[in-house]
Amino acid sequence: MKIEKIGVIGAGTMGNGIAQCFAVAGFAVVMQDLSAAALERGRAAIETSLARQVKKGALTEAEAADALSRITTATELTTMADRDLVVEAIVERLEVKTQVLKQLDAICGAQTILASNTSSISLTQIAAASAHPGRVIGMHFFNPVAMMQLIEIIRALQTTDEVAQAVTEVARAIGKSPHASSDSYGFVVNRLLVPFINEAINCVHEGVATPQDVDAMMKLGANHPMGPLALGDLIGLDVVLNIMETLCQGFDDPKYRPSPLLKQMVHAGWLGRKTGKGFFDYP
Ligand SMILES: CC(=O)CC(=O)SCCNC(=O)CCNC(=O)[C@H](O)C(C)(C)COP(=O)(O)OP(=O)(O)OC[C@H]1O[C@@H](n2cnc3c(N)ncnc32)[C@H](O)[C@@H]1OP(=O)(O)O
Ligand SMILES: NC(=O)c1ccc[n+]([C@@H]2O[C@H](COP(=O)([O-])OP(=O)(O)OC[C@H]3O[C@@H](n4cnc5c(N)ncnc54)[C@H](O)[C@@H]3O)[C@@H](O)[C@H]2O)c1
Repeated sequence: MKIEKIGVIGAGTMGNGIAQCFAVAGFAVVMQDLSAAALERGRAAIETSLARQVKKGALTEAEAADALSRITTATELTTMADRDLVVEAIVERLEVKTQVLKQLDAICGAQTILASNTSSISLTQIAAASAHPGRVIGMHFFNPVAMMQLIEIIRALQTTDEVAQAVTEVARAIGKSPHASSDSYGFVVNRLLVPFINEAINCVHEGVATPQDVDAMMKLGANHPMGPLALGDLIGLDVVLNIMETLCQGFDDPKYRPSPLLKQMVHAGWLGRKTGKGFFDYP
């Protein structure tokens, strides 16, 4: 399967990083979101990240400028009609993802691969909403996309071998390391990592230690690059909550119950870096 033209749905925390990653690797990318403001924020985040890569010597100024010129933005979903691969990175809710998938079914040719960057939702359930479920697959990037090597490749029961092979090859073509996970809620990394973050939030909720101390102890005591609460803020506490809810309902197991403090912070709109406030402040 020829993959040259890329579409990315959602220009948020992950969507803009995914668009940047494909553009740096030489692909033409259309990044779509619901509003011009969201697209402007996405483009600004890409410019900041590219500048950090130039400063670090990972890219030249010219390579960064070329990458930026390969990204076009749009609010119309119809811009996905001629894409070979569309990666969806919108809100972690099944009903919203399947609604967009149905729209893409009508817009894109039957050859277009529809990949979801879902953190936890069953790909078989997502694919079931498509008229062509064989072309649906999970392509799970990690945050920040520019720095994280892994892409979890998750086949739905319906995904064809051809599609799985094409997506694995394109993951390598953009300099990432693809690893397969079966279609189990949260796949591998999030099934392990996100309950850890949730338990760190329970520690704060129960007064075991302050957010600063919890993070300092995990960095000093376990050599983690950043503490679980700062990581929750980076991911977005709404996404952390969505993942815990998927694990709890999916496995029907109370051990995945979201922390009451996590729910409160999401209700308060304290989602972390993307809202300037989470467990820490981001001026
Ligand atoms: C939720 C899901 O579904 C799945 C997920 O993504 S789970 C989350 C997975 N991600 C993680 O676990 C991240 C863990 N944290 C880390 O690996 C590191 O803390 C980090 C890479 C995020 C940052 O690195 P750091 O050394 O801690 O600090 P930091 O100083 O910010 O970055 C060091 C260098 O990396 C580079 N860098 C970091 N973030 C970058 C970005 N977004 N773009 C480009 N370069 C970046 C920069 O060169 C930076 O140097 P400058 O600050 O001088 O620009
Ligand atoms: N945040 C992370 O660390 C992370 C890591 C890996 C995977 N994911 C997954 O990626 C997806 C996106 O997460 P995020 O953190 O980037 O979220 P985000 O809230 O930062 O961004 C979501 C973007 O999607 C846009 N959007 C919402 N509905 C849309 C629609 N119908 N059409 C087009 N755009 C729409 C929003 O305007 C927003 O800009 C989720 O499924 C999440 O679970 C997140």
